[in-house]
Amino acid sequence: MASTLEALERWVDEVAALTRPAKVHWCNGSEDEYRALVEQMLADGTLVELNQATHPGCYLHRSHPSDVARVEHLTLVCHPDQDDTGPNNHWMDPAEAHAKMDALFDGCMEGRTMYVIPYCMGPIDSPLSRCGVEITDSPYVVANMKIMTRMGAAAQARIEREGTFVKGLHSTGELDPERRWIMHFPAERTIKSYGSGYGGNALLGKKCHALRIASNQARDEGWLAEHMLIVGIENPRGETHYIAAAFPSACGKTNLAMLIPPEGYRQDGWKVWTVGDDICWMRPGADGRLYAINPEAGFFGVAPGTSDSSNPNALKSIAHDTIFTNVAVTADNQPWWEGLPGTPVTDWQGRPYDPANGPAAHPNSRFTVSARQCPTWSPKAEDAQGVPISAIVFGGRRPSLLPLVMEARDWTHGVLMGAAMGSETTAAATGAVGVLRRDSMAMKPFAGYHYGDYFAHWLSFDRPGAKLPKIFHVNWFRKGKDGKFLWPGFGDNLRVLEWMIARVEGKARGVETPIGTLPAANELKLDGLKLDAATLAELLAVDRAGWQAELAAIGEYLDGFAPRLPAALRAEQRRVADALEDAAPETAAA
Ligand SMILES: Nc1nc2c(ncn2[C@@H]2O[C@H](COP(=O)(O)OP(=O)(O)OP(=O)(O)O)[C@@H](O)[C@H]2O)c(=O)[nH]1
Ligand SMILES: O=C([O-])CC(=O)C(=O)O
Ligand SMILES: [Mn+2]
Repeated sequence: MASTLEALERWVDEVAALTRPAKVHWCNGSEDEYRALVEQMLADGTLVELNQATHPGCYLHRSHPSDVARVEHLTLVCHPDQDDTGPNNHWMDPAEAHAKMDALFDGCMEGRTMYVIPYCMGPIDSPLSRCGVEITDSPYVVANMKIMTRMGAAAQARIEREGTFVKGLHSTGELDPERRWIMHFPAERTIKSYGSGYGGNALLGKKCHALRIASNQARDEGWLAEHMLIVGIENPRGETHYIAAAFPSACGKTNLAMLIPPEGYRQDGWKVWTVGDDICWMRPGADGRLYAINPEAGFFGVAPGTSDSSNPNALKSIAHDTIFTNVAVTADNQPWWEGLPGTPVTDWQGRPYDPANGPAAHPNSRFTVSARQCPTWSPKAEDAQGVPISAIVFGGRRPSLLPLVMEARDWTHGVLMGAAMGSETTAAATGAVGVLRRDSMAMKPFAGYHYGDYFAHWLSFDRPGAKLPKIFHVNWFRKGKDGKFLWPGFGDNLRVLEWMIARVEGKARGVETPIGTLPAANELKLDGLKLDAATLAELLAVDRAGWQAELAAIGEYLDGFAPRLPAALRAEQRRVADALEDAAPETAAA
């Protein structure tokens, strides 16, 4: 449609008139274009070449030390009506927000190149995919968008055909934390981001489009845009169940999506297929099941802790053609972070490594890599129809109370489990780390509208004809009195996923408790694990007094979303609280 191209060109002209770049470059997404950008960034120091013998095609980017994570206090959702934004987001009047941003963008690209990036979130031919155009003055952003999205000519052709796209405008500006804003205008399907070059703030296809704007599109169009990994679990009979799991930032999505089965499982023929590690878009199919796509084409993963023992698939993926951000470097110029063998000589800021300065790699240092480089990348990840979801999993970092796994009795109870999620904060956002906060569906920083409406949207999927996935809650992060994790986690999490699949297939009875169905102790396959009976009992115990306090806190938290809180959700919280009243003081599932 010529008119869409004209609208796009008109917008690009308007932005150029405001930002006044020396040049405008329309990205076609080719390898030659990527190479040229890399050469230019190597020449001006934006990228540093890593050891090309050990890590061909790998480069390091060091960001400004004040610009290493998402900035939630500077991230705004500007609905025309403040009420639509909800207490879960920061708000500014859209007219005021545009004026503030346009003043910052005024002349900000002088002497620089302005890049126009057409991109598609999701397989290029999928009806579930959605397109956008990001305008940026950062070649680092272009290179990352090339890896993380389907970027360039094909996306532009789809945009011209489809007639709509999300508009994203970005400039790194002066990297001044006082002049930094990430603003969203859901009603206009528009994003404006200024003053940060960091992933979640600057790669606008990711959190800004695929979660904050897309959650609004999803509500309007009847689907879900979620902060979830998607993983396929293939059993020895060759049947694959797909599971979508929402964990907050830096709480294990990439790890679960690339899980390596424990030895015994591998011998039996279990396989794991990676479909996505961060974002999931899903909608009901004709058969009533939910079908999911991963809108991304790459991984922007947490580096620290990634090792041959924790996540060998990630390590293999990033052996070549990877952009590293804020990692340390060894004497022979290999990328390094805490958790890898060897020693760093240069820290993430480029200083000689000195433990007195803290970790060598920034705790939120990241790798950007094409998903195709992952050894377990699922062929189904490119499927236009998406994959059918058998189970939805919620989970967070909870050092106490929350059991290893529990299953919701029905959809409404599952939505309550998601809404009630809590987790200790991590280095993925600026601010204190290790503080317990509610993070409903792992979407606290990403739900682009009022949480009360969002919960109602979730509940609305339970309708006649729906064949909804079962909902579970997991906690890999329970700690013992010695402060150590009780559960080994990582590959061994498959033992818990197997139980979920058995539940989905009607092959495990479980034990019903007031908080949900837990595995009977003999239903988890634990051979080859050093886990004593007492620890297992602790992982599966239901502490009634602790849960009564938790339910009261959940009720209070939910009330914060009144009057938009769905009555059904509050009633569900009361139902669980009442069930606890009637229960014995300690219900050990084991
Ligand atoms: N104890 C324990 N830690 C885990 C487990 N899985 C992941 N982690 C830790 O979680 C952190 C990072 O998790 P990732 O998988 O990279 O996080 P993510 O959820 O993909 O995060 P974002 O990309 O920020 O959305 C690291 O510190 C890991 O060591 C687990 O099963 N047990
Ligand atoms: O968006 C980012 O910068 C990285 C990420 O996945 C998150 O923080 O959840
Ligand atoms: Mn994330």
